[in-house]
Amino acid sequence: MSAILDVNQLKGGYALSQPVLHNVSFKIEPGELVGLVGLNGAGKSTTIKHILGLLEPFGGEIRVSGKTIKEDKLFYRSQMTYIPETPELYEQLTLKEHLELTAMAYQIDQAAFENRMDTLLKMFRMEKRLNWFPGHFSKGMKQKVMIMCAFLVRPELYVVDEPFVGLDPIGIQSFLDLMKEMKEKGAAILMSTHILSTAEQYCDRFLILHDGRIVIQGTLNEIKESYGDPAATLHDIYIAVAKGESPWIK
Ligand SMILES: Nc1ncnc2c1ncn2[C@@H]1O[C@H](COP(=O)(O)OP(=O)(O)OP(=O)(O)O)[C@@H](O)[C@H]1O
Repeated sequence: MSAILDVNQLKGGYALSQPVLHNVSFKIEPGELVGLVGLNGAGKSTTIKHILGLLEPFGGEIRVSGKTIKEDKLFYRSQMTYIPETPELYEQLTLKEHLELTAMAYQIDQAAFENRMDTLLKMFRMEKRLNWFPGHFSKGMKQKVMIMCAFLVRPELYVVDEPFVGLDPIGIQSFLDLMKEMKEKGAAILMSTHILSTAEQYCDRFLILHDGRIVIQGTLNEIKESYGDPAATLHDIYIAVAKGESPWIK
């Protein structure tokens, strides 16, 4: 099976003289949900910005469905949707127009659009808000608009930045159910989060990032084994990494 996302020896950041990421390598196969965890400033958002093509690697490369952004920008971008931590909406467009614009950008046919839109509106209890403008939405509602746009597309790859903060419990459950469904259909998902208890329950594998380097990656069991304590939680391991008490970096 070939990886949907292949990050190979990525060196990157904001200034060539001061790289933030150092030889970051990982892959995500179809049907995998991978958790990207690390302290504030570890490099999670920078990794995501590189994957989205907003920053150019200083070294190494990123392939999505086999291609780099340089090889085919349109194809590369069409393969993924992104759910940002902070919702970014068009003030002049209603919820319905946001969904229509997304469907147009990703060339989704009308029948599929209507079908998916109805399901998403029900899941996120937004049926009555279809003609509302973002100015009238709460923060959680704005986040739901971004989530609905991302799932409307059904791309190969979902890139998700800290999705749980701001969503109500039903919103969180709907989001988790959707991720599970898309994974089962073969999508790859990269999710950055600080909510380790939820990540532990839902992610198939983890990447632990510290100071711009992946210190360990694998399933929770593989990480625990490497850590040397089968009873440790992801939280325990994360704290140990942060305090320099892990076997990987001291
Ligand atoms: N726009 C920027 N210009 C220069 N340096 C930046 C910029 N954004 C982030 N950095 C630096 O890059 C490093 C990694 O930051 P990044 O935002 O990727 O961390 P993060 O893991 O996403 O943190 P958080 O959990 O706080 O969101 C930090 O040292 C930060 O100061």
